[in-house]
Amino acid sequence: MEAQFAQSRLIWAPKDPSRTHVEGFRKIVNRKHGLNLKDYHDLHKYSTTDYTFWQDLWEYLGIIYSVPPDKIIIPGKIKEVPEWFPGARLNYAENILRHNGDSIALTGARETGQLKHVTFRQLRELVREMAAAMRVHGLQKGDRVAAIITNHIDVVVIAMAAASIGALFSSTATDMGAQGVLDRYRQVKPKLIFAETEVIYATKTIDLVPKVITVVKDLQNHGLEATILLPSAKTEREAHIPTGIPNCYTLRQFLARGDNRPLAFEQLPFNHPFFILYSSGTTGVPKCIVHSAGGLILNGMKEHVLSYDIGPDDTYFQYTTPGWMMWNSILPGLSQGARLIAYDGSPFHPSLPAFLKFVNDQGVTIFGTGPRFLAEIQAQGIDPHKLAPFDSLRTIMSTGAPLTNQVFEWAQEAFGNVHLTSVSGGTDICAGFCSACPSLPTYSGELQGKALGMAVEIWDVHGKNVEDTGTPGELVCVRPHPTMPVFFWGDENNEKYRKAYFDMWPGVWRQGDFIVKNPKTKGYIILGRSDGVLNPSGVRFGSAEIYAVLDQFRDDFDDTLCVGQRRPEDKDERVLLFCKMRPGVKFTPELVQRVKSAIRQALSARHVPSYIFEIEDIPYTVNNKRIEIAVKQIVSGSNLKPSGTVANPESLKLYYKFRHLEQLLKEPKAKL
Ligand SMILES: CC(=O)CC(=O)O
Repeated sequence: MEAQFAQSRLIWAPKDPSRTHVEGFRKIVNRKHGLNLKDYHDLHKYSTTDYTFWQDLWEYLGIIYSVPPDKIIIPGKIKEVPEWFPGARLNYAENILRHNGDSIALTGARETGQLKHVTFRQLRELVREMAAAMRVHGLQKGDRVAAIITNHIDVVVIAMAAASIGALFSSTATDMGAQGVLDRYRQVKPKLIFAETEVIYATKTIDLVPKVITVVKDLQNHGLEATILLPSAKTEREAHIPTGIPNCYTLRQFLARGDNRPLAFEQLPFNHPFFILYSSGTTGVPKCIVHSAGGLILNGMKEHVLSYDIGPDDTYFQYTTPGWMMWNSILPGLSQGARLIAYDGSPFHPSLPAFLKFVNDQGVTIFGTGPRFLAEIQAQGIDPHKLAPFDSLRTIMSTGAPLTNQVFEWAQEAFGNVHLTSVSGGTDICAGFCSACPSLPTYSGELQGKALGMAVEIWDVHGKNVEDTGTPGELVCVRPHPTMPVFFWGDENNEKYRKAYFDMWPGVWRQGDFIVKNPKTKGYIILGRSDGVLNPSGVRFGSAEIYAVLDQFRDDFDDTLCVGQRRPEDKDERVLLFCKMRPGVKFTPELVQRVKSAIRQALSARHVPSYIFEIEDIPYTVNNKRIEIAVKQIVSGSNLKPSGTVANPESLKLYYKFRHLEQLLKEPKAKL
C-alpha cells in the first residue's frame, strides 16, 4: 500500500475550522459532560463509545417530538438491532417540514430547462392536500405507498404525505423495467402507486404508460387499491386514464377526493418503519431494506449539519433519481431551511457545459455527484471556471464509487477552493460510514474520516482489527447505530438480514467493502467490494487500485472492468482486465504492454492482470455502479439470470466466452 499512500496529497484544508457546526457541537459536548475532546477524532471516539452521543445530537439538532424517550437504547427483537429511544413519539415529516416561510424549499428542474420553485409554505400546503386525499382513500399507518417517479417536486410531496400518516414509502426510477419494478413492489404490496406517464431523458420522450399498465395490473393481485397517474413531465398536461385499469386517477382527480382537512402528523415510535430501499442484487429478487423514520431523521440531520454544515442559506443539489438512496438521504436538508434542487434528466443534455452552468446559475452551495461525472468533465477537456465563476459553490461531494487520486486532484484544481470530499456508505444504512468532515483536511484519493456515531473498524480475515497498521481489510461496524435497517420486508425470522451483514462475525456488521486507512493522514481508501477482492497467488488487493492506475489511459479507454477468475479446476485465481475502447481508438499489443507496465510500476508485478481483453460493454446497475461480482461469477463458470437492477443486461452475455480461456486463446489475436 505504500505506493498508494505516497500519492495522497493534501489538497484542501478548512480556513477556520472553529466556524464549522461540528466544532461548535464538540464544544457543547465538552461543556455538557465535562469532557476534554480536543478534535474531530476525539469526538468520533466519544460518539462510538458512549450512546449518550445520540441523545446529545437529539438535543443539539432540536428533534421535534411529542413524547420524550425513556432511554437511548434497549436490545431489540432482532438481537443485533436495538430499539432506539424507546417510549419516544415523533414524526419524520413534522421534523422535515418544520419551516413554513416564503423562502424556496424545493426547485424542480428538468433537462429541458423547465424550472419550478416551491416555498416552504407551499410545500406544506401541497403535502397537506396530498395527505388529506390519502387519508380519505383510507391509507393508514403501516400501509405502503409506492412510486415510479422522476426526481421532481411530486416525489417529495408524496413521500412526506405518506410519512405524516405513518405509511411506508418506496420509489423506483422511471428507467427501471417492469420486471425490476415488480420484483420490488410485489414484495412490499403497496396500497397506492403513483406513476409518471411521460418523461424526457437525454432529449428522448418516453411513454411510460405501457409499462405502468403491466405493473399495476400485476400489483392489483398483490393488494394495490389505486393508481395515480402523474402529469406529463414534458407538457405538464394531465395524464389520460387508459382503459382497463380500475381505480385509476389522474393526480388532479385523486387530490380532488381530499376533504381539505389540516395536516396532522401521526406520533410514532422512533423505530417506526418509513423508507423501503432495495439491495442491488444483480441476480435474484432484491432484498427489501426497511429504514426507520427516527433513524433517518436523526442521522440524516447529523450528516447535513455536522458533515455538510448546511444552513438556511444553502442550496443543495444532489444529482440522483428517486431510485438511489442518495435521494432519500438528502431530504433532511429541508429541516435546516436549505433549498433542495430536484433534477430530472441527463446531466449530459443538452450538454455538460449547460449542466455545469445550471449548477452555477442556481447558486448551488453543495453539489453531490460521482466519479464518473467528474471524470467526464475532465475527459471532455472542460475548464469549469471558463464556463462560470461558481462563486456560491462551497462543497462538492462525490459518492457511488471511489474517487481516484488522479480525478480527485484534477477536480480540486479545476473547481478551485471548494471542499471536495468523497463519501462512502450505502443503501444498507441509507447514510455514510465514512463521511465529509469540514473541520479536517482532505487528501487526494481518500475519504476524510469516519462518520460520527459509526464504530467503523478494519478487520482481517481472522477478525483482528488492523485499522492502524496500514493493512487493507473488511469494513466492519462494531456497534449499532440508528440507521441500521429495522428489518427486511418479508424476512420472517430475520434470516436474510443476519446473513446479509452478520454472517461472518456474529454481532459485527460486515459492510462488504475492502478498505484501508492511511496511517499518516488518517484518511480511508475504499479498494473495492470485498466479494470482488482480487487474490492471485495469495496477494489480496482491490479492483479500485487497478482503476486508479488506468486513469492515465482515459484517452484510450471509455471504461474498464477488473475481476478475478477461478474455475473449479483452477488452483489459483487469475486477474482479468476488460477494456471498452473510446471510439476510434484501437486495442493493440503495444497498448496492452503500456497498461501492464503502468500497473507494474505503480503497484507491483503481482498486480499485473494475467489477461487483458477488449470488450464492447461494461455492465452497470441502474444506480450507475460497475457490476464486478456477476462478471466474476460468469467467467468462473456460473450461469446467471440478470435482475431488473442491471441497466444493460445484454452486456453480461459478452463475458461467458471468457470462462473457456484456453479455447479462446487459441483463436487468432485473442490473447494480448
Ligand atoms: C453514500 C453512498 O455510499 C452512496 C453509494 O455508494 O451508494
